[in-house]
Amino acid sequence: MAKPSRRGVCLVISAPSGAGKSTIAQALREADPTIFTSISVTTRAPRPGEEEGVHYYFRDMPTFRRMAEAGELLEWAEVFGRGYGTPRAPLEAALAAGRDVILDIDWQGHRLMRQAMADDVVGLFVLPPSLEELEARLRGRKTDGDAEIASRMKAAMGEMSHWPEFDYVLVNDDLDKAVAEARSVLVASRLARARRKDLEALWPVAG
Ligand SMILES: Nc1nc2c(ncn2[C@@H]2O[C@H](COP(=O)(O)OP(=O)(O)O)[C@@H](O)[C@H]2O)c(=O)[nH]1
Ligand SMILES: Nc1ncnc2c1ncn2[C@@H]1O[C@H](COP(=O)(O)OP(=O)(O)O)[C@@H](O)[C@H]1O
Repeated sequence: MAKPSRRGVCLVISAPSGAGKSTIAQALREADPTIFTSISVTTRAPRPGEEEGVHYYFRDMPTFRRMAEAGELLEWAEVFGRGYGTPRAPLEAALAAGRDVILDIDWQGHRLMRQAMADDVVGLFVLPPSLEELEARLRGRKTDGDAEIASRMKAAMGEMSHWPEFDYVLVNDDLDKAVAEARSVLVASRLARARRKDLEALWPVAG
């Protein structure tokens, strides 16, 4: 296969549960099907409608631990008492093939990804317009019971306090605007000078 002209961008999107990161990521992928979605491994149970290998790879804790110990996960973290991790091989292959990758992971995963692949990672944090709206979205999604929603709301302030660690931050009030902003982040990241090594062979570079 011909060498791609540039390496892909690894866009890490984090947000408190319910702020809309999966919805935004989905809209970016629909607009550009060449984007590769990293599918995480989790020890949590599938929600109704979630499919193995589409939303997550659902594994039991011993299997998850074995994968982490074998180095098959680029990063992994415990969120809401469950294991979540990013499979290494598909993500590395996609970036090397010049495909941009979107990761929907938490702030701990963002930190670890920065350590693992500093040159590739761009961090985008999604804030909700208010705590009331965050709770309304969690309820409106109808995927979690009262106890699960309470646990996510309790974790939300802690999760949100990490927004300054990210390169870009947006408030997901109007969804179309938020998607347009996230798309701008991806496009700007693709064009960033540091990522255009391919142009050095074509155009002069001042010494
Ligand atoms: N570090 C890390 N976090 C993940 C990964 N996959 C999902 N998460 C995070 O785990 C949290 C819970 O995800 P999920 O159970 O799907 O709930 P949701 O965010 O409410 O849809 C979210 O903050 C995700 O971003 C992963 O591979 N690594
Ligand atoms: N800008 C928005 N305005 C209103 N509802 C939204 C907006 N963005 C997302 N939602 C809805 O809020 C709920 C939570 O969004 P989701 O993408 O699942 O959040 P996350 O992946 O961050 O947990 C979903 O029902 C989604 O349709």
